[in-house]
Amino acid sequence: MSRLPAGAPIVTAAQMRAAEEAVFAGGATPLALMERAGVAVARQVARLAAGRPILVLAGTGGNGGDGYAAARLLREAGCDVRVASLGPPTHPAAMTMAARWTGPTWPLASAASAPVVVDALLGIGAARPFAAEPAAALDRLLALADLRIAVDLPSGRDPGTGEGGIQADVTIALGALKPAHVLGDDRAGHVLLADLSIPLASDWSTLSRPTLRPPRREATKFTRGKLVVVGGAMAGAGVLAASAALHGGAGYVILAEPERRDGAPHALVRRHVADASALATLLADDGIGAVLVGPGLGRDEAAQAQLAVVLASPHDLVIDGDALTLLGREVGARIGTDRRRVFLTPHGGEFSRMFTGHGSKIAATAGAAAASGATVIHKGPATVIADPSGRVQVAADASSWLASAGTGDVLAGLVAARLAAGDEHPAETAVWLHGRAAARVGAGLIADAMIPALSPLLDRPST
Ligand SMILES: NC(=O)C1=CN([C@@H]2O[C@H](COP(=O)(O)OP(=O)(O)OC[C@H]3O[C@@H](n4cnc5c(N)ncnc54)[C@H](OP(=O)(O)O)[C@@H]3O)[C@@H](O)[C@H]2O)[C@H](O)CC1
Ligand SMILES: [K+]
Repeated sequence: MSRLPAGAPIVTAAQMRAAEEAVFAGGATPLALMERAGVAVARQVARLAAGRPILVLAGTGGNGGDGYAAARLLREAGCDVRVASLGPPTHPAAMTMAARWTGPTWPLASAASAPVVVDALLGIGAARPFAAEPAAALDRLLALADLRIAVDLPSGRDPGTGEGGIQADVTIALGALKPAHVLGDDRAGHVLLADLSIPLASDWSTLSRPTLRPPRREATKFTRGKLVVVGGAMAGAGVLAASAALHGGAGYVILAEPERRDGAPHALVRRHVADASALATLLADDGIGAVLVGPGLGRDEAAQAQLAVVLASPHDLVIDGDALTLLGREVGARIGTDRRRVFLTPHGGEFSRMFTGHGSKIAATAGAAAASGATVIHKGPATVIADPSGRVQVAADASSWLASAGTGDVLAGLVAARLAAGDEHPAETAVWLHGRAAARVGAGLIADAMIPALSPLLDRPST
């Protein structure tokens, strides 16, 4: 997945169509908007083709219209362009664009391929799978291409969920990103966003770059964020989370553990908490800014008792790992968001143990946040952050090397650190830091290596 623009709106196909209607109501014609799309596509294709012959596959709707417009503009610019047509256009503006295209045109089934293939068959209007004949022709034409550029969406990809579609190397998203550009597998390839000057409003966007400030001059280690990490049977998970919290900006991190343990980092304050009542005593402290429970907690009776104590405390919470599984479908009823902020950090499996999600990962996560009253950080190749107000941010360009043990503990520690430190958007900042740290570590990362990569990011937030 490519590096997507930060804070870019993500809209559904229905929102995109509504935004286009508003542009038409303001006086622009569908043909003028299609020409804008054609200009944007032609510009990118010319740059990427770098002189190689181009075959534009044109469908019958608006997506095909964009293809005919781009083909004409590329030909006018001196490129070697042919069109392979799925059939006569049915979309009015596409009919005009097809009539304006005067270059060579073949039926899809008999067209020869080219080094650069531009897929303008289907965009947000994909209604059903391709019939056998066009599907076979498409496979043949794409297999012979060196570069496959999809217009708006890889044809056949569900705009809402990112399922299916042809394999593209580059996708030019028109006007706005749709869920299919940030969700699903890698079939969209490198995503470029073409601005068509269509005003858009959406509660959903790509992850924004956070605002990071150094501690205030008068800060103390306690006011900078006092955090309790409730450790459990798996000692390493708690240490990773607590270390990430320290390097992620918390001033004072206590690791509460069921056994006496020591070791690095020495800045960590270790407390032996033999049982749930000892944990209750530790948590009876107004100065605590946040509590993290879950990493390495285990799922036995002792873990249940620890979790119950954490939930009974008045503190803001980050709930991760085993604690999410222990909560299961009871999550909304048990976390008590009327008196504090709660952040849940499930991966896909943990999410489905808590919530019966509907629709795309974005819609399902937004629904889970609304239902539980918590901010839900639904991890994966695309990490979806949804808060109970309906606001959603998606981080879709993190390193695939993050699929590695312990990276979730690091993220949970970061969310908790930012929450304890009073960050207005702890989830967004944490996910951003996590992604950037992974990028700095690079190939073959292990979770431990992310920890020292965090602190420099606090100093230079723009890197
Ligand atoms: N977003 C913007 O600002 C702009 C987008 N533009 C482009 O327009 C498309 C959307 O156009 P639309 O006509 O609504 O939809 P599509 O072109 O994606 O697809 C609809 C046509 O495709 C036919 N269809 C659907 N499924 C199949 C299939 N499996 N096999 C063959 N044909 C299929 C459908 O035919 P029907 O028989 O179902 O009626 C339609 O003819 C958007 O994605 C952008 O690329 C505008 O150019 C302006 C700006
Ligand atoms: K397409």
